[in-house]
Amino acid sequence: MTRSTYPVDIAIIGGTGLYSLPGLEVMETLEVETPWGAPSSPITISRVKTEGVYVAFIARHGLHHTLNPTEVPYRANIAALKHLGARVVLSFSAVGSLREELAPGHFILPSQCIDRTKGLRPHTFFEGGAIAHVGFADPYNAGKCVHKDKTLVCMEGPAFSTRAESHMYRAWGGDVINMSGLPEAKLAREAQLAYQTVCMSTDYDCWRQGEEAVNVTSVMEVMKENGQNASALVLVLIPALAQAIKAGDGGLKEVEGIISTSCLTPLKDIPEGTRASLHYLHPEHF
Ligand SMILES: CSC[C@H]1O[C@H](OP(=O)(O)O)[C@H](O)[C@@H]1O
Ligand SMILES: Nc1ncnc2[nH]cnc12
Repeated sequence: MTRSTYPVDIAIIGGTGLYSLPGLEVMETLEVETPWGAPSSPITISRVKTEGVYVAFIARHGLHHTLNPTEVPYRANIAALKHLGARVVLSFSAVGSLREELAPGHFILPSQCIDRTKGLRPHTFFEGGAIAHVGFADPYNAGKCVHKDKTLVCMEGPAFSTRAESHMYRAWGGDVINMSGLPEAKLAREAQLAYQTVCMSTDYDCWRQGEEAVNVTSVMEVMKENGQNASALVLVLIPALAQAIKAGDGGLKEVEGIISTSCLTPLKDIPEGTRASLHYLHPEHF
């Protein structure tokens, strides 16, 4: 069970094209093991001198992009960040746009999501004799942004959508699409972490008539610039997040303590192994 030498407050999960945070001074790099296995990458702990806060960073698909969206160890990632002390998670994701106005290069904060994953990814910490049902009606804990209150569709992948699917998601009210938004957001809620995904539009998927469909080359082309913008955005957001943590705002009031009202299984009836795993996540409760 790894601890950081530093008191971590904020966690950042980098997605496609964002494998490190160049603007931050790395203090240590941790190889972590959790009851749910090892996270996607070593976790770097960086100091933000001006704010006196420490930021943990994980590369979701591994440092060299070796994990596909189905293979990402979402539970280990969230559990490790929680165990290190994080209270707020900011996650970055390259997304396809399902709307004309969400052009490649734009950043979007979704407030809703539609789960189109296929049950292949472990998606809860509460199993094996400890059952909890957390509220997930409002999956994100956002602030303000140019494009907010949008709906993210999370598909299984790794192949991109067909044109028929892309049109269907638009008809459902989807605004952006990715492959790794879930179960990350659900697990963050179960870990009592305030969580927000920052979606970086890279393409128009394949719904536009007469236009070439999304492909990895075009995504990575746009991500070069998006990656730089994401790093800059992190530096701008850290003071606000640090402030929110101090004040107990930023969604913390909504998520901290929810396990005590969501867990149905009496402590005495939870098998010892399950309780030990959940203790890693919520030492105050299990
Ligand atoms: C290379 S495009 C598909 C890939 O990009 C997104 O990754 P992430 O969310 O980690 O930035 C999307 O979810 C897919 O995994
Ligand atoms: N069009 C798309 N579909 C799914 N995930 C994506 N990530 C980036 N673009 C995407």
